[in-house]
Amino acid sequence: MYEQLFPTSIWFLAIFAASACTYVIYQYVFSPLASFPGPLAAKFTKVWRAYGMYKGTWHRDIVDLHRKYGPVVRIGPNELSVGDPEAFRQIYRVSKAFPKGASYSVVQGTRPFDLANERNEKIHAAQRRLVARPYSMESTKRFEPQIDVLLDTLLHKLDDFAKSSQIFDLGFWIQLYAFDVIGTVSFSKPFGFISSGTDNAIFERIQKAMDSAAWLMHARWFFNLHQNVIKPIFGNWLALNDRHGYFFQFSKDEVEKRKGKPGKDIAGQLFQAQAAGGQPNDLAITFMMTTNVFAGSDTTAIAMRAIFLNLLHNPQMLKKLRADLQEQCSSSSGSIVNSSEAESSPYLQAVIYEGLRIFPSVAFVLDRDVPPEGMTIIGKYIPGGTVVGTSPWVIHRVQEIWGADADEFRPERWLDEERIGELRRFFFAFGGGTRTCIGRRQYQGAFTITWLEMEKLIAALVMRYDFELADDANITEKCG
Ligand code: HEM
Repeated sequence: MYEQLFPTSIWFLAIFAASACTYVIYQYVFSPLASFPGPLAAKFTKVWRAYGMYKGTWHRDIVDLHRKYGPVVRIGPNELSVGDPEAFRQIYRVSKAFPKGASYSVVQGTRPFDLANERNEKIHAAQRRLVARPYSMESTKRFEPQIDVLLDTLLHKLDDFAKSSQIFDLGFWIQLYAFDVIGTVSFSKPFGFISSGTDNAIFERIQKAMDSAAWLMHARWFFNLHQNVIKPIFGNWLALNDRHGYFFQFSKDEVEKRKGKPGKDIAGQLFQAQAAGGQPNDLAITFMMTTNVFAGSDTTAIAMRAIFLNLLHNPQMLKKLRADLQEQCSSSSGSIVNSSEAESSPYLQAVIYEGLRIFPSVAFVLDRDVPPEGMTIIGKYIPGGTVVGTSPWVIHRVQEIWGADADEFRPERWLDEERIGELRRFFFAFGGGTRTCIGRRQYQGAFTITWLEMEKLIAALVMRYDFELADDANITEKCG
């Protein structure tokens, strides 16, 4: 009888409208996250966050949102961005770590060995134990002579620009250097980018893959639809697939060429471990090398470019850095400063920390799942299963930690002996807890790959050249 009154389509519409209203009322009024402020659309749909990432301005937008809404912002129906220092320390603690959120599974795809994106903490811990040694401080020291060779080649190239006072894109050459360093430490073989002066369009490829990962991490349903339906019929439309396609193949070729040859590079050391104990297998080594190329080159290049840009905007700091380097690095021959001298320049160390604080290379919110027992943030209970996380851009600009000048590039803040311990606790450029970057800075004079390559490059360039920003310099910021 009801069907006679209204056609079936009207019934469908009515049921859809009632369900939508119930969902909206639930999210707005009854959800455990209802009391947290945030943009209206974010309360109802994950599309808001995916679009926010797609735009490429997330790094600035998320800071503005915290300035508008306060220390905790609702950025999805079940997701909170956290800028509260206490909650931050709980989320990224080392013991009983919060596991990575579901957004990482998009980047992991079907890879059984993916250190950066593995969500299971036990599997991650076992995999990290297998591969950690070649990334340690002791191993990294062995790479220094090879990095010196690369630096020497770079300086010869840049000398040509300097001699003719030619305007050039320093950022581009920094990228070439960062990629060649990864080739050298991974396979004892630079990719030849510095010597050829070209990247074979690989930067653009990585950037497109990163851009696409950034929004797809929050549109899993679309990613799965693409992988299972669209791709088999119409072919690949997503640049993210380059991570498992082009970059995996790139690394596989290098790993195959590398196998069976002696050498203390990372691949070589992993093969040695394999010979001794059967693990990691060839596939795991290839996955690790893909991560090196994908996660280790662009990140370091962004950091070094940001440091130079800030120095160029602050010529008095550039001058101070040069003076400090000249004093501390007197025994290094020519411009290539050895790492122990670079480590002893307090101002150089402060400049690097500050560059990574003010412009962290990784800008997205590092999602973690709240464990089943829940947690409390600013006095409010958050149930297990909620996704919480912090972006380095947010925690690095909290005035309660960094002071009223948190938005300014001021390396001197890292020279304050009384405050340095506290500042380092909130230094999040390399992530935190059990999932800190494997190529990161360690404390008390120890360094790993990324710090070594940065301090050597910055010291060499600052000691050898005078720089200034070109009048028509085209500086763009895009975050992926
Ligand atoms: C300035 C340079 C770098 C920055 C800013 C950086 C940043 C980060 C951040 C923020 C994370 C944690 C991501 C998360 O929790 O989701 C991470 C993890 C990681 N990074 Fe880096 N990274 C840098 C250089 C490198 C280099 C040079 C390598 C390799 C040679 C590398 C390899 C990795 C790996 C394998 C992980 C995953 C670690 C794990 O979960 O156990 N990164 N990095």
